[in-house]
Amino acid sequence: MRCGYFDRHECRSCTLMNVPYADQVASGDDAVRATLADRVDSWLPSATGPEAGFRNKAKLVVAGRRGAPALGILDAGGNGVDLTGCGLYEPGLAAALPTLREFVADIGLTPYDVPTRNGELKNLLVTYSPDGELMVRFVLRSTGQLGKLERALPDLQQRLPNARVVTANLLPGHRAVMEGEEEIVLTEHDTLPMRLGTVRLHLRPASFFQTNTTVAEQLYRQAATWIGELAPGVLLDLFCGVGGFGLTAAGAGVREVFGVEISADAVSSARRSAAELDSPTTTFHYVAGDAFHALADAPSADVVVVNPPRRGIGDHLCDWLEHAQVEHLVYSSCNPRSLATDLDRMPGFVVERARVFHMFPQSTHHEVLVQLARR
Ligand SMILES: C[S@@+](CC[C@H](N)C(=O)[O-])C[C@H]1O[C@@H](n2cnc3c(N)ncnc32)[C@H](O)[C@@H]1O
Repeated sequence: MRCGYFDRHECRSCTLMNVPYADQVASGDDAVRATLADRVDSWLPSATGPEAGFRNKAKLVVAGRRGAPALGILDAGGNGVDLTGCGLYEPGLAAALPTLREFVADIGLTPYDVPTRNGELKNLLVTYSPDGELMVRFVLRSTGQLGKLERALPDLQQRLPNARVVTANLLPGHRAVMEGEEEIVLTEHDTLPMRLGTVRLHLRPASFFQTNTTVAEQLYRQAATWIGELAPGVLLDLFCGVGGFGLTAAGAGVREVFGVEISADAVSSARRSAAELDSPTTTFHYVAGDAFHALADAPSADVVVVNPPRRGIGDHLCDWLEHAQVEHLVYSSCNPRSLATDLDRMPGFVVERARVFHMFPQSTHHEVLVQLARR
């Protein structure tokens, strides 16, 4: 893939830009296998997707000036670099970005200026669903221009009729994060349904969602196949987010899914998606809480699936799994290093098979799914 922003040194985020995709896949597979050497013997062929146009979410810093915003990143000098033409975005998402930039300019939202700490609009976070709908989140410094945004909502919906969810997120102060805690939903709908295979995952504004819809679908399907072969009665889905693993596995004959997730919003999404799923033989229980502490209330499970943040599941949870009556574990990791450390903390389990998912083309990041069984 070629990228003008990369070639002009305006954005160097994609560290593997200009490397042929087949070489990226081969070197990524080698790197993951080397990190997990001595722990995994059996690798399935890796899962791939498109090398461009795969990202379902744009996280754009807003810079420039009132009437002439730039949506993208800040350069070393703190100036805005407009990246609305980034080739990683899904085509429907890419198509919406110039319209959003025009909207911001026309209604006169003032971009936040980092050096002087003036202005209101800090970031734009936009998610695109497989059904072609959008969630658009305006990250504001304060409520100073919220009224302006509220009044312009019909105009935005006319320009982008597929904008199903529009919100204002408040990020006061000067912090190196993309969003704040408070979310004000401006539209009738507050969830963006993400249809993946047999499930519709109701995404709420602040919830995590896998970056690459095409590869995420393959990931959930693979996990469901492995889980289905084990024919478990009870599946424990830890770090379940909006429920992708457990809900997909329901189709593979699981009787009961027990999900744990720290975000209460994600849990209410998972409950809603479960209620909509036509799966009369499976019951679902989703609990908001820390996976490390909620285990006390969890039923004993035949299979546990974990999909933690980059830091992995850590000492405490590895120790619990090592000593619980769990026979099978499915671990989905976006960080092979922390996965390797966690595997070493559970010597009672052996990895039966593994598969790399190329979720993040043009980068050296990869998702890995491993299936473990008690020795
Ligand atoms: C990599 S995401 C996976 C989410 C989900 N499995 C999916 O496929 O979309 C990790 C999830 O762990 C949640 N999380 C982070 N720390 C947690 C904790 N201590 N206990 C429970 N969930 C946590 C995050 O909110 C996030 O939804």
